[in-house]
Amino acid sequence: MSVIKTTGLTKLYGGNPAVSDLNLEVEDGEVYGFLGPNGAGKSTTIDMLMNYTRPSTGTLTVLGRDAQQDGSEIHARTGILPDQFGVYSTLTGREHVSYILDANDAIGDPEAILKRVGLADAVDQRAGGYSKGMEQRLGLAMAIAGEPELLILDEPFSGLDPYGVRLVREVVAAERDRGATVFFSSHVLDQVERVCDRVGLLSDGHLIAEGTPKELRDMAGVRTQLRIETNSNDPPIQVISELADVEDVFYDSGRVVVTCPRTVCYRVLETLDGAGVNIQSFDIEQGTIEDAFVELASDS
Ligand SMILES: Nc1ncnc2c1ncn2[C@@H]1O[C@H](COP(=O)(O)OP(=O)(O)OP(=O)(O)O)[C@@H](O)[C@H]1O
Repeated sequence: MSVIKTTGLTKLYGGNPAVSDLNLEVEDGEVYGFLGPNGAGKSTTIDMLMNYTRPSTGTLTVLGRDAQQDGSEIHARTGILPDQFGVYSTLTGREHVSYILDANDAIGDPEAILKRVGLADAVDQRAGGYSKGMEQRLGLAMAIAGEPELLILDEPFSGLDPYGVRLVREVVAAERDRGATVFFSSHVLDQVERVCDRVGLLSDGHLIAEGTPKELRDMAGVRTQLRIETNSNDPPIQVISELADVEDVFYDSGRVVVTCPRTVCYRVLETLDGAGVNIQSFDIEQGTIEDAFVELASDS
């Protein structure tokens, strides 16, 4: 079942399209990354999904319901981290989460939920004293409170340090594992590929490409290269080329260069080491979603 489905979705502001003819289908249980640079139309799309703004033309359903007519039911079944998330400065973290649980008639332990987002030490602190990153974590806690069927997260990585970024990825993965569907937007492209099942690339309001991170990298022709420095004169190139998923391998003046998915790099190194090759150093140059985006956006 499609949890989110848009057909010909278009939003004009003053005659200018913020979103153009968007056809999107997000399936039950998947993590979908909605990616694009500033001004691409991500927040406008999310605003239409949540019925904060109406489409100019096109249709959209969320959780099988009409986004405009069944807005309250959709809101009750969806956890939302909005783009402009603001805290109530006089309320504590616990009170924020309790409010969401009460509003949705849901059961949950605010303390446990806040702990999951790294706010265990700030449960009873007033949110007015939270840092920007803590506010963002609180927003995530409010989104996941009550185990909603769908999570819509607008820029969940914004304002977070690397530890916070990792934590968001872990929370998203855990939510998917419990069966939720996750739709999130981001312009920080390299953060998303580890957690998304599928991504859609939005540019100037148009969906320019869609697929798994690997499909997009392949579509754009970006590759990961593992470069190994060795003083062996005759490394077992043939053996490496026969490893599953290795696309290309060559040896040139003390350097073995292997084109393969990042997940295979360790196996390549292990195989060379097992064959007695002296590995002096190595580096991995990974083709990223960002490379794919730049490539695909320039083609569109
Ligand atoms: N209320 C509005 N009135 C007029 N134009 C708007 C309005 N909201 C958005 N826009 C325009 O629509 C386009 C898409 O904006 P949107 O905020 O959806 O992009 P975004 O991809 O979410 O960007 P960001 O990553 O910066 O949040 C932009 O050109 C923006 O200026």
